[in-house]
Amino acid sequence: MATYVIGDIQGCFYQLQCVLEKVKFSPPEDRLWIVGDLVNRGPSSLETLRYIYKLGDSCKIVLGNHDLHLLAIAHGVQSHKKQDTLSDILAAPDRDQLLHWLRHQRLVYYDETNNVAMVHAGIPPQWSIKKALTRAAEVEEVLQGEHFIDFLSNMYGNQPNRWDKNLKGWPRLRLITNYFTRMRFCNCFGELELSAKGSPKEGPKGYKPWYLHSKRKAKDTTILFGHWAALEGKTDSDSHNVFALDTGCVWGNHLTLMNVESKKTTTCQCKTQ
Ligand SMILES: Nc1ncnc2c1ncn2[C@@H]1O[C@H](COP(=O)(O)OP(=O)(O)OP(=O)(O)OP(=O)(O)OC[C@H]2O[C@@H](n3cnc4c(N)ncnc43)[C@H](O)[C@@H]2O)[C@@H](O)[C@H]1O
Repeated sequence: MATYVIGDIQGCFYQLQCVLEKVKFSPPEDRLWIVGDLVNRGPSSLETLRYIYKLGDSCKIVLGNHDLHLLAIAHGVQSHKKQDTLSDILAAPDRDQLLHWLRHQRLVYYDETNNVAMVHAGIPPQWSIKKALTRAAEVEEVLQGEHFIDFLSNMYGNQPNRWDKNLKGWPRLRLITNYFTRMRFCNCFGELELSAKGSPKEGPKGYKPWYLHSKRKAKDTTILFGHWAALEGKTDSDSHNVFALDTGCVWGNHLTLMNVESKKTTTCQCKTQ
């Protein structure tokens, strides 16, 4: 039995199948973890979502910003953007089943046996894994509850950008969501800078990639994350327990899968079909 983790698929179903064939992925013996952004921008979001849904207990996923965006569009609180490729899901006969399942997924997954956490964007430097799981659960509870459409309509925006434990209501849930699904750069207090999307070298003054802050580095949990295509899968540091898995498949680069136990990576270099 092997456990594999895969970077942002974003509807690149052909490459997903290619990389799984390369490692002879065989559920239910093998497990697949996915760092979020299952859908959008790529050509085959519906096939991707259906395939992952059918994997059932063989698969663990965390939600990414594009997955939340799909939920927001599907429930009428956001409009389709020019680059979105979500129409096939929205028109599918099984859309309600797929979207219900998606809405019940986590923001952070933690495998206690191996001390490995998976999150789409990152975990802010000031939070332990225990605290991150508690905060993620606050959002998950609302997303899975009867007021989830109110949550989706209040989720968008870049403020507040700094944690304060006294934050309440939608601003609190918005910031937690932004940490786990959109963060790239922050300062040592966990203050977010959400506009920069390039490489760490091009980062805004006073901010660093979230995983390079000393408070984060001092923690020993392995963290698997996606979201940041410009990293090209490299964290360029001594942060040996942090693995960047988004290698920009949807931007014409490749899809990366990693064996969680051996850390061996396998890629699909095929171009988007
Ligand atoms: N709370 C909330 N508030 C606001 N919005 C929310 C939200 N929750 C969900 N959303 C939604 O989030 C979605 C994304 O927003 P955007 O922020 O518009 O999307 P994006 O730039 O494409 O970011 P993405 O997440 O795809 O990141 P990536 O690193 O792949 O790509 C980033 C950039 O890197 C570039 N890039 C890719 N590979 C690169 C490389 N090797 N080198 C340099 N740059 C590269 C790409 O060209 C691209 O421009 C929107 O649909 C929005 O609605």
